[in-house]
Amino acid sequence: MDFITPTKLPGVVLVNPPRYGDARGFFCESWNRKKMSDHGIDIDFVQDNHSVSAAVNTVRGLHFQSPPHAQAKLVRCGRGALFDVAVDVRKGSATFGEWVGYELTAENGLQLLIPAGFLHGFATRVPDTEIIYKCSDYYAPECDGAVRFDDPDLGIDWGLSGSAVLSDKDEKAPLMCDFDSPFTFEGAA
Ligand SMILES: Cc1cn([C@H]2C[C@H](O)[C@@H](COP(=O)(O)OP(=O)(O)O[C@H]3O[C@@H](C)C(=O)[C@@H](O)[C@H]3O)O2)c(=O)[nH]c1=O
Repeated sequence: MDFITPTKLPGVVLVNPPRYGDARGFFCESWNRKKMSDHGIDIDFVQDNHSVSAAVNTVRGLHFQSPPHAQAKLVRCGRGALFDVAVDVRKGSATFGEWVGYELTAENGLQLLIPAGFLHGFATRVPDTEIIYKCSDYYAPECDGAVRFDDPDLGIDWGLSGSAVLSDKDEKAPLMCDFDSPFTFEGAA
């Protein structure tokens, strides 16, 4: 797979950083700003997040931060395996409401780049899964928002093997039909 692979959602790309294996294991540059910039992706990441989900079928999402604290995210799996999802919610976008999802595992080392203007969420495939992601703006709880992960209008196939394990916040998240997206196609970073 190439270093950068576009998806059907413009701006959402899969990143496949090379791994150099030897007798000890492997080495990988999980983030190299210049290399990304050479591929036309120039993002000033300012915060790294790391969470662990104990149970399989834990779903975190679908989340966003509104402008002026919208976040692009570069997501990878540190341990275990997860299914990572991006949904275009930029009003006026030709792909508004469409989603992509990819299996990111500790083993495959793949990363998903999700620009501002997209919802983000993931489901864990195995217990004790770690996610690590870079964010282009700081946490701003007043701008924090969510949409139901199982919204029928989105129709995301999460591939769950049982009931989703959710936070209280995600249980109460609104449906797309009640969600007034703060993002526009032109305004999205
Ligand atoms: C996201 C975040 C949360 N927190 C705190 C708030 C709360 O007490 C605790 C847990 O927060 P949450 O329940 O929002 O965590 P979580 O459900 O893991 O939220 C995350 O989900 C994924 C899908 C994303 O894309 C992230 O941007 C973020 O929304 O951590 C921070 O201090 N900084 C942060 O950047």
